[in-house]
Amino acid sequence: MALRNLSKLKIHKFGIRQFSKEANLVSVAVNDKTGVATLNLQRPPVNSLNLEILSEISSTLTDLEKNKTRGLILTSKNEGIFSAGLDIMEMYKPDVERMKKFWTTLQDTWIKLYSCSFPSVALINGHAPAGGCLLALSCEYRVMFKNCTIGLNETQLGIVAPQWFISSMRNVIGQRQTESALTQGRMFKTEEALSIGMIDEVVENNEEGVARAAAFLKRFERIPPMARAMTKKYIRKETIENMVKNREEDLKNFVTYGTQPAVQEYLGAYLQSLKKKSKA
Ligand SMILES: CC/C=C\C/C=C\C/C=C\C/C=C/C(=O)SCCNC(=O)CCNC(=O)[C@H](O)C(C)(C)COP(=O)(O)OP(=O)(O)OC[C@H]1O[C@@H](n2cnc3c(N)ncnc32)[C@H](O)[C@@H]1OP(=O)(O)O
Repeated sequence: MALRNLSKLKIHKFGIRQFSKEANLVSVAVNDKTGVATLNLQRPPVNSLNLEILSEISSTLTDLEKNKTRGLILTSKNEGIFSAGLDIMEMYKPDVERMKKFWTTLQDTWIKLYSCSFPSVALINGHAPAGGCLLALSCEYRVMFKNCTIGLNETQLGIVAPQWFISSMRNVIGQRQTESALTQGRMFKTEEALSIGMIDEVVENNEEGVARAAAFLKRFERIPPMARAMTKKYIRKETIENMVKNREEDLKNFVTYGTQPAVQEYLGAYLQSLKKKSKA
């Protein structure tokens, strides 16, 4: 595995353009043999998704697409936490201009990940609430560590998961399970997530996780990439088009609803409860 600076390095090997990238909040390592890129989230302490990390994920996905990566493993450098979801500080007492940029960048990131032409696996090596779960659901396959939790818990925070969050889950576990999970804001333990098909495999450790993720990506070795990518595009088309068509309205809703005093109160109380927990 090579960890290099994308802007400095672009080489051809085994007929695949190889590249990798070092940055602050994400890092990318490309396996020279397979052309598979591993994108690590590395924003301590909990990989919460603020504007800056989302910008880096988004630009990395653009680079991977340009460089014709053969597959993506999305994971966390911080074992124990895949991602704590959206950074609540981006929504609590927000600066509205930044809040808009934050949401637009989240939309861009989701569009790129959900529609990427290469196969994608989330190696969920820790908890994955809300926005963390969204990233995992956007991949094509999910491998998860034991003793972790995953789910869209928005209603527990007094907020509402947007339509495209909901569709991302519905497309994986179906309407009935999604309705039940989201109205409760339910977080699923690993084994529960496996039983409803939210994840595909359970692993003991990182080594096994990487091996299982690689095994999934290997399934496409002999499938012509163009045929694969077009098929994925057709299958995901409606979900993506719905989001793109409504993205202005979605942004407006986020700002209008998110700045309401009652929502701010919920978010403030939730933040306090997180902080109390970490001090206990
Ligand atoms: C505004 C809404 C308006 C409109 C609606 C329209 C659209 C919907 C909008 C948004 C959808 C929202 C999506 C989201 O992703 S919201 C975020 C949901 N995330 C969570 O609920 C996770 C909360 N965190 C946890 O459960 C735990 O932290 C976790 C299990 C991830 C890790 O536990 P651990 O014990 O290891 O760490 P902690 O001690 O809890 O945390 C350390 C530190 O980090 C802070 N923290 C945790 N999560 C977040 C977060 N998501 N954002 C910001 N900060 C976070 C935590 O407070 C601790 O801080 P400190 O005490 O200062 O050390």
